[in-house]
Amino acid sequence: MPLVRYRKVVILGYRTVGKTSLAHQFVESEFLEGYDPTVENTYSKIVTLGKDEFHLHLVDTAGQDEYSILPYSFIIGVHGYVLVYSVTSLHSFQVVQSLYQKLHQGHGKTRLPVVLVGNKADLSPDREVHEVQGKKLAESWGATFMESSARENQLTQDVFIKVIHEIARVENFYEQESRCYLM
Ligand SMILES: Nc1nc2c(ncn2[C@@H]2O[C@H](COP(=O)(O)OP(=O)(O)OP(=O)(O)O)[C@@H](O)[C@H]2O)c(=O)[nH]1
Repeated sequence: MPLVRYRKVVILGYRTVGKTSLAHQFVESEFLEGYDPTVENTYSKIVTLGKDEFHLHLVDTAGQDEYSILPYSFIIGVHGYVLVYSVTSLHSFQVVQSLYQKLHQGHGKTRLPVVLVGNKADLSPDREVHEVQGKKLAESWGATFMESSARENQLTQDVFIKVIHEIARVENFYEQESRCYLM
């Protein structure tokens, strides 16, 4: 029987960027048209990748801004992060940078398993953030980047599959590093 690995992933970003919509598309396969501000919500889904099974526990958080103080529960026991901005909001792109800095500090400046997501790609004509800006930012963090649309179900599954891969990638990086020290 395959081992089911537990992965806790926190979804963070500014208000109304589509955090809930992405999580809801991933778990329930539907798009929520209305807007209901999130306080905090959790989702669970079993994801099978090849021979491996993962119990993905998603924490959908309230919208944060650059002044938010992140609670310990967003740091301790968390395996990975999905940081979301909206391609139609430069401000949300700035907020995501401030959130990353806080997470990085909180984790003792170690490498973080992060997927940076530019959501609302269906609203491309109203763009305030170009794709290349998202790519460059993710590169500077050593993270994965993608643009998505929760509305059009574009890459919503991939976002959460990618974060599982990112967690494994960062774990392998540290395993290899500790082997080097032992040699
Ligand atoms: N066009 C478009 N609208 C979207 C998309 N994703 C979310 N929305 C809309 O944007 C609004 C906010 O979506 P939410 O998913 O509630 O955003 P959130 O980031 O969870 O918001 P907070 O709870 O305030 O943090 C809603 O009206 C959604 O229908 C998208 O990909 N494209």
